[in-house]
Amino acid sequence: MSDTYRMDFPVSWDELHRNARALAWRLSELGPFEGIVAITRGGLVPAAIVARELEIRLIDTACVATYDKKDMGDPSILKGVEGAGEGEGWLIIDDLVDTGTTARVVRNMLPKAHFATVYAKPAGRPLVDTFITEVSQDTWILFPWDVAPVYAKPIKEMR
Ligand SMILES: O=P(O)(O)OC[C@H]1O[C@H](OP(=O)(O)OP(=O)(O)O)[C@H](O)[C@@H]1O
Ligand SMILES: Nc1nc2[nH]cnc2c(=O)[nH]1
Ligand SMILES: [Mg+2]
Repeated sequence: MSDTYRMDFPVSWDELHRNARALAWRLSELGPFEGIVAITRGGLVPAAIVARELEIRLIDTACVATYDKKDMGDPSILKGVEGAGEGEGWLIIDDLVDTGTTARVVRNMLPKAHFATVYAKPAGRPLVDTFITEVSQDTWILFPWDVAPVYAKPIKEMR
């Protein structure tokens, strides 16, 4: 298991919705955009929220897998994008940039697109055109789709 991450940063659905909306506000000043390329799977939910706010209905996916849980591997491109040329006028959306590896791969596919994420860590920041919240490099962002409510033992029982 990776020892890169020292703490978790849990994000609720409400918080994610609020941050994705804030991202849409920023992007609304920069558009209009012809369409969105969502980087699966993490970019799907933020892309849906931004698409709703910016009234964009043309949505494609770039399917890239770089991590197995918290372990980073080589990025695997499962599907690229056709029909967006070099990406001029297109918006690429992902949930976050960490090392920037995934962003670099998709930027190579669509070098003229605008790259936006909800969260950014310092190493990935230079790869992103617009983001909302910065999180430290040693933090693992825990998304609501990766967690389930479980019983928490009373503190007294844990001492
Ligand atoms: O900047 P990087 O170091 O490349 O990390 C960021 C990428 O890692 C996660 O995807 P992951 O590969 O876990 O796939 P998933 O979106 O399907 O969960 C996340 O959704 C980003 O796409
Ligand atoms: N969920 C999640 N996926 C990641 N992939 C790379 N970094 C992260 C992170 O902090 N959280
Ligand atoms: Mg991803």
